[in-house]
Amino acid sequence: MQATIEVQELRKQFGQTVAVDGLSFTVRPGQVTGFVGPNGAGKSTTMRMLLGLDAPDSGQALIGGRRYATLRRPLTEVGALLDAAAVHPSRRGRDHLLWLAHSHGFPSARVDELLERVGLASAGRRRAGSYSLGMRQRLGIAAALLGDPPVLLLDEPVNGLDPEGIRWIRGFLRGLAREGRAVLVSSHLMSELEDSADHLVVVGRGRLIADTSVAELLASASGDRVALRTSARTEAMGLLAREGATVAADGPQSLTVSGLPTERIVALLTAGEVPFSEIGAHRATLEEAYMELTRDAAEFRTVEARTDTDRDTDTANETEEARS
Ligand SMILES: Nc1ncnc2c1ncn2[C@@H]1O[C@H](COP(=O)(O)OP(=O)(O)OP(=O)(O)O)[C@@H](O)[C@H]1O
Repeated sequence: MQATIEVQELRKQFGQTVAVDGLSFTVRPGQVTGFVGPNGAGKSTTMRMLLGLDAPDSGQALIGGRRYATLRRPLTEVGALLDAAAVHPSRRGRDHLLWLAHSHGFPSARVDELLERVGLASAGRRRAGSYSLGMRQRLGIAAALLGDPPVLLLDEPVNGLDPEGIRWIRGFLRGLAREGRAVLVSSHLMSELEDSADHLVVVGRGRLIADTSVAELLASASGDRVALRTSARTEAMGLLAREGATVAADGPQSLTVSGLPTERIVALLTAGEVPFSEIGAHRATLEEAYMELTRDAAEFRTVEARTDTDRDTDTANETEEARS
């Protein structure tokens, strides 16, 4: 089987809500692909359609070129973590996996091997009800890996993890991709995918906003900007702006400058006797790149995400209308 996930012109509506709206993308083997978008963007619905749990209104959701319902041995073809809480609390972690393993003819040794691999070897005989969210995520990942599938779908696996858990899962996901698997990981926070995703599929309101490698996204967001530190921020901003640069203050002593090369900035500040240090090419963070990417996508903004400025403007407009 090819280790791929293909979504083609996928659409799903619940009543008046269009959850997925003509979405197309491909997840390739050997990579961690981040599936990013705010709450309600349609990520879980897309994953559910890939796993045959929701039926598309139109379009296709394929694992290794086939619909889930037609897979002969699903656990050996795709592993999924949709809801880490979906484990019976009185069942021991190891028993939960044994039940799943035996129902598919996998040996008990496979369960112990996986408990070891996800760091639950010593907790396997404890009841799942006593597990932290992080431990349940690990148990869910072990369940997804039981059949050694080439394709993995993980819905918000970082959610609720502590910093140690986040570090663990990032390394673990990279390891799964290095083994040649296609790994699709959803998150509503771009920062959660920092250091683990190679590729990103960004969605908003059920539609595709970007399908890009992380490296390309960061390079385009970093642009030709230069970052520097200065104890004379106002003077530096005025001087560089007069020379045609666009200058943004990132902090009390840090500026990001675009429109002028580093050498010219150094020459101008030196000639103007404006103190500065730590000057160099600006490297955008994934979060900055994400903000830039979604800035112009008006339909991407949710009602909750509206700023106070919007509300103030609306109120001002309403007051104006009331007056006239
Ligand atoms: N079974 C359902 N019935 C009605 N509406 C639904 C159903 N499932 C999802 N929706 C709606 O579809 C939209 C997309 O939801 P979905 O859960 O796929 O988004 P998401 O990107 O996974 O968000 P989250 O991070 O909150 O899970 C939302 O408006 C949601 O309320």
